Amino acid sequence: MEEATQTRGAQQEENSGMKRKHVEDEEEKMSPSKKQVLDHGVKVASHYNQLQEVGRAARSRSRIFFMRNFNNWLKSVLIGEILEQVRGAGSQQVSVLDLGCGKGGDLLKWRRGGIDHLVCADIAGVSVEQCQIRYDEMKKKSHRNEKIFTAEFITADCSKELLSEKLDDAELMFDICSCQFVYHYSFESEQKANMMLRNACERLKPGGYFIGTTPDAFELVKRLEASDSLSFGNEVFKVTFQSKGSYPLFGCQYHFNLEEVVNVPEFLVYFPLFEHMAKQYNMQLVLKQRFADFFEEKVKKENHRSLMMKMMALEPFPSEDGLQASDSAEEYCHAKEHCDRADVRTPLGTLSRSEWEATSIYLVFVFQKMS
Ligand SMILES: C[S@@+](CC[C@H](N)C(=O)[O-])C[C@H]1O[C@@H](n2cnc3c(N)ncnc32)[C@H](O)[C@@H]1O
Repeated sequence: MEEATQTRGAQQEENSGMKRKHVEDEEEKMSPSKKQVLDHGVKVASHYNQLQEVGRAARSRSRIFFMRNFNNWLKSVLIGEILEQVRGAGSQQVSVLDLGCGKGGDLLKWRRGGIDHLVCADIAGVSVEQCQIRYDEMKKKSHRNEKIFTAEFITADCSKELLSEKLDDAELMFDICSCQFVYHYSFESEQKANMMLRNACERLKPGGYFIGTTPDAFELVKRLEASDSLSFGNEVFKVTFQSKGSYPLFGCQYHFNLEEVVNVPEFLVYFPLFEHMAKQYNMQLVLKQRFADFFEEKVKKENHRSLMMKMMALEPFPSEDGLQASDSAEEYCHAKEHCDRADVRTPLGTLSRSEWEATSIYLVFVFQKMS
């Protein structure tokens, strides 16, 4: 059985290699004009397809280790709270669409949330395959009394293709669509942003939620305007625009580089426009909150705090100076004369200034479908 899974895994890896080659060959064959038309979707897909899956040990040595954990904590809190709402409204069988699922970084969150069915969709075929392998392994390793959700996996450019046509069950409706760190890729054009939004919302049940995380365009532009060049950032991330002063509603491209993880073109999402567009799908904005404010609010709750400790979402203060976890970040900085850590002022721990500068460009959004 194990051997069969391994063989399947190896075959999938081989297939992934073939697919990657295929994408590269396709790109190679194109004339320059066609290449331009064949847009960023190809770039984005091949970038994420080529990202290596690294083990826990390598991740823990990364300069953005705590930031990644912090982002995961934030997604866990968001997903957990929305699932509570869905259950509170009486939903028995919970179905979720993970739009831009990547390699399945949120699978465990859905397992913890006890959902019934998950549809994972992403433009990057290799990521979708890895996501499926992760899911199969999770299922295989689970306790036989635990009922793990069923799942289906779709490789598709969700800003161009209609997902509902690819579902196993043509009638399936979702309680939640979760779109984590993805929606901004679609703001390349109105058509794409609309298709992504349609995929997110059209199969939501009345009362269902569209949740996500995306960079805050106001914050990006503020930092760009404050910079004396076309870019800003630090040793862990860099954002580079092509010009400044004027920002088109669609196709306002910048290049985003986040150490080891992202190195692709992205697009500004002008939030009032996003909110306006969502109305055509009967979606009402329930929450739009910068990461910093979301964190400040959620960390007040004991269960979120203990999850934060478990997920190592902040770097603990060292105890050798007699400092306890309950001491403030300022005290820590004062004692260590190491003041690049004063930004996240929490008794639980801290993030480096560089990581905080990177994570604080994002916001959380929640829309709800009106009946
Ligand atoms: C930063 S990753 C986030 C992955 C995952 N949601 C998470 O939070 O870990 C962005 C993902 O969006 C996917 N993506 C970008 N454009 C897409 C599109 N047009 N259709 C589907 N997926 C897309 C990428 O392939 C990548 O997996």
